[in-house]
Amino acid sequence: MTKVIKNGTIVTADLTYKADVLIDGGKIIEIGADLKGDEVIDATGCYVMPGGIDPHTHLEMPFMGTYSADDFESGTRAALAGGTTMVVDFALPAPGEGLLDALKKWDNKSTRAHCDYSFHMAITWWDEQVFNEMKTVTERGINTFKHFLAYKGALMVNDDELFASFKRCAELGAIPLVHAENGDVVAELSAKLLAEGNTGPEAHAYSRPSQVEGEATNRAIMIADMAGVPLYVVHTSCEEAHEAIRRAKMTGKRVWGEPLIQHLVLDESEYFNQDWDHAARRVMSPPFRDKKHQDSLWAGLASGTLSCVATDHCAFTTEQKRYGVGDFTKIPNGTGGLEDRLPMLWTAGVNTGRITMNEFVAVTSTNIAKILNCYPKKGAVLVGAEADLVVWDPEASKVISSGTQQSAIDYNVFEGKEVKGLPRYTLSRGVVAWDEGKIAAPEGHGEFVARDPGMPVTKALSTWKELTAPRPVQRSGIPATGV
Ligand SMILES: NC(=O)NCCC(=O)O
Ligand SMILES: [Zn+2]
Ligand SMILES: [Zn+2]
Repeated sequence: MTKVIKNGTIVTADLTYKADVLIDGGKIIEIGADLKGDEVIDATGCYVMPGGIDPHTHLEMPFMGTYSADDFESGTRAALAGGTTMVVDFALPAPGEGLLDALKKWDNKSTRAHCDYSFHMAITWWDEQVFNEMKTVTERGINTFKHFLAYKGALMVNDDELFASFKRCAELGAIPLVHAENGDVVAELSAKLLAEGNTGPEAHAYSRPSQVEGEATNRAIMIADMAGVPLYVVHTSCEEAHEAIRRAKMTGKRVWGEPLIQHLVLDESEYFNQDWDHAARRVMSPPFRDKKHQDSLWAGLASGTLSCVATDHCAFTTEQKRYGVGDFTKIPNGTGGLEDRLPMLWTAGVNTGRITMNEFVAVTSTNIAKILNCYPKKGAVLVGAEADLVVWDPEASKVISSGTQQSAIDYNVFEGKEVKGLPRYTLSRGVVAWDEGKIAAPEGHGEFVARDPGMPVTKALSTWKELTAPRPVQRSGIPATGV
């Protein structure tokens, strides 16, 4: 049975044009005028765009003594409701746990997904087993490995481990990701703040100034360069980190930065709210920053020095956040955003003229699919691509409210914000999965998206590094030793 999306305007990362889209067997089979299909999806007044890809989520993740509250069921429901058709979640081995054991857990959890998903693998410790299992992980279709430079005593890796893992990524043709905050400095600042009686959620922000992010971003970039591997920097939140990425790009290094929708639209004043719960609900790492940093991130998206917009969706209930009453270091770090990323970015970015519609598609979908190596299967409106599409109504609006959201938590960090621009339909491999306000794809509809290593950019960088590697100077004569 074929489906046709009629009367819409297609918006991709580089083109805007009127055409119908014909779908069969979960794929786009034709794009053109006056197409006919067994079922018609009306896109009058709407844009037809590639479904969003969120490259950074933590669903049902064990973290800080608890589990993030949205699992693959509620998390992917939230994704579809917001026009996102694929999430990339982090398989997270506990320190000492094998990568393949962690992967089994993520395989089990993800069977409940409503939309497609893929995994990054986290490197939380280092030895020969990890080194060996990284290869098996890439053979399973995971070509990205995440490293935490923060969370000392838990997930943090040291520079020697980072360098070893980056070199292994280079050998495997994989891309390392980094959470760039200096964990040693954060630990010391946190202890000092607590000792001085700074116990509230605002101290979380004091403990993680932008310098800790700028330093760690630059360090990770330089270590990646020495290891001969590209680098993807997650949740880039400040000018110092953006500056390091910009500088690296301008000197030919292959580095990508990923701002979060939260950092683009929410600022540090949230932490000074009189209500402890309000502030604690917004505790995440890196913390929200001031307008100067936000302007830098927006400029990065417009200029292309920053590449993707993610959510880092890692949602905790108010009850979970209260583990940290009296000690801000025990507030589980993380916020939600899966349902809100596209509407918020459209509202704050496209409707204001900060970015174009095509740039919107690039940073929410196409760039991500290209970097993670699943383009044009995902992230494209092209014949042969999977029909992961969003029919976007630029006139539809709503006020964000936890009362009507899909996420399992009891609040929303964007509560009360009005968004204009919403999905009318979200299609997942041709199935209408969000149908005018209702979830229509069943639990378990989502499939794993395998992503091979050896992308063109990793190959190009290896070639360049091999060509420019240090070599002994061939000398015609060598002086005798002095003895
Ligand atoms: N970002 C955050 O605060 N929580 C999720 C884990 C991480 O990405 O650091
Ligand atoms: Zn992180
Ligand atoms: Zn994260």
